[in-house]
Amino acid sequence: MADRAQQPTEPPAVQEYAAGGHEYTVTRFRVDPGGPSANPEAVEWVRAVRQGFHQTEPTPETLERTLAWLHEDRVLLCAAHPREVPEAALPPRRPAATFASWEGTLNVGGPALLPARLISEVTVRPTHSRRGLLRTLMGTELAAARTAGHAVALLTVTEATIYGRFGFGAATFDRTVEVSATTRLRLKAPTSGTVELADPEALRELAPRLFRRFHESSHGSVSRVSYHWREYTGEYGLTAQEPDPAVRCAVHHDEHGRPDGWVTYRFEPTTGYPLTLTVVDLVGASPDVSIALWEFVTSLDLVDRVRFGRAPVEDPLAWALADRGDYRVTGESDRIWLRVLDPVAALAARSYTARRRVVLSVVDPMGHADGLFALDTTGGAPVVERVGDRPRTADDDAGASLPAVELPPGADAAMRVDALGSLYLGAVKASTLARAGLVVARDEDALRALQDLMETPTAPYGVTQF
Ligand SMILES: CC(=O)SCCNC(=O)CCNC(=O)[C@H](O)C(C)(C)COP(=O)(O)OP(=O)(O)OC[C@H]1O[C@@H](n2cnc3c(N)ncnc32)[C@H](O)[C@@H]1OP(=O)(O)O
Repeated sequence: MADRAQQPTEPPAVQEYAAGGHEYTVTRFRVDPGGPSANPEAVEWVRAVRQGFHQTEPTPETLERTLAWLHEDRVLLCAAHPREVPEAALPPRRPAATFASWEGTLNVGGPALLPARLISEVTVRPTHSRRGLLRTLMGTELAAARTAGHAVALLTVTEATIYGRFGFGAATFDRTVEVSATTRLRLKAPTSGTVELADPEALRELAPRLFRRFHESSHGSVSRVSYHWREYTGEYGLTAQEPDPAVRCAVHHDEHGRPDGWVTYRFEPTTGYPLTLTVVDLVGASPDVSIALWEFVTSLDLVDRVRFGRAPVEDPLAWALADRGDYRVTGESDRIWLRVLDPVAALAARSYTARRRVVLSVVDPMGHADGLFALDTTGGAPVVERVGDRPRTADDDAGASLPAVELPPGADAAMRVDALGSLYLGAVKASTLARAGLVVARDEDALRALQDLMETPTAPYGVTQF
């Protein structure tokens, strides 16, 4: 599976911004080689991010390692510096707002991985919040991503209430599960291949290559960055600022001895029962491999239960078990939030099993995805075109950041761009969004056509947290 060619993003390096009587200089930069001494601006940026997430000041090792991944993955950093600060305040070189973005890929269930702009490390210092700093940084960044040709932007959220107004909708979900390990996992069919304990350093080398196989075959998967391998193998945790020597690693090999998946895990310290093992990371090139890895972790002695916080919503493991009662779902959360920037490119990139034609009215207060779009799969391959502007509404004229959705003449269905983001990978049915008031359809037939089109063979699943 090939990545589509992509133009580099070139946003302005310096911008001035004024809000509520306060002035800021917004800078955009990348991290150079050479660590903290070569990157004083990035050091201040990292300190601001950690403060924004209520983490402790970075140690020299954390700074070194954070800058290393930001450099390696060519992360674009944004920082808003206050022009003037009162006496005893943090100095102007310390950003009052931070933002990071980089180029990744998303498996949209189409013939090629779709380039995507990934966004993270969004913080605004509490004493500078609600002045529009996030809106400024997000607006500039999304515009730059659209100009660079990205069809979608992705992020993970701390609070579900923030990002809808910027056009993001929850697009993938995963579950926290607990599997009983008091007896060896009883499966309806035997697994194949073997599992061997692995050297963490060797796994760090191997995992990116194996992950590629998972990424290319799992619709909903998002590319990872270099720090994931270090964190998930226990080498170093950036949040904890220390290695995790409790992490153990194992690799699955197919019947020809070729590696095709891995699990990393830690025994939770305990003074009593039940004895719990937590899976840190579990990735198989196919669902069979994942099930074999589950069989391995649940077969370990001195373990009563195994927990994992990023299991699929539609988990084949639950169905492969002889006793479904051994599998318990203890939580579900949204993972990836998706923002469609270019509906034509995004809708043309995925696959469709139904043969239908619908005209969608997309409401996007930021403009990027606004308009009427025809999606036609009646000839097989999807044909998508922008067929016109959407008539303006009272909410458009009022500049509402979450405008009401109205169905214009000629459209089969209408929605805001955040709802399109939730529909895009097939995580939710169009009828569910219609019942929630987020999709307005011309009639039942139009809603059914949209639902049939957007439905996917499996629920989207990724195992990347960023
Ligand atoms: C992708 C990630 O990195 S997720 C992590 C997000 N960061 C955090 O949670 C760290 C702690 N919080 C913060 O740093 C800040 O409060 C932020 C980043 C959430 C908001 O930054 P601000 O500069 O205050 O936001 P800004 O003033 O630009 O507000 C933009 C809009 O978002 C809304 N908004 C801002 N924060 C919140 C919130 N916590 N909940 C709901 N809405 C919010 C504002 O009301 C405003 O809405 P409007 O434009 O429709 O009127």
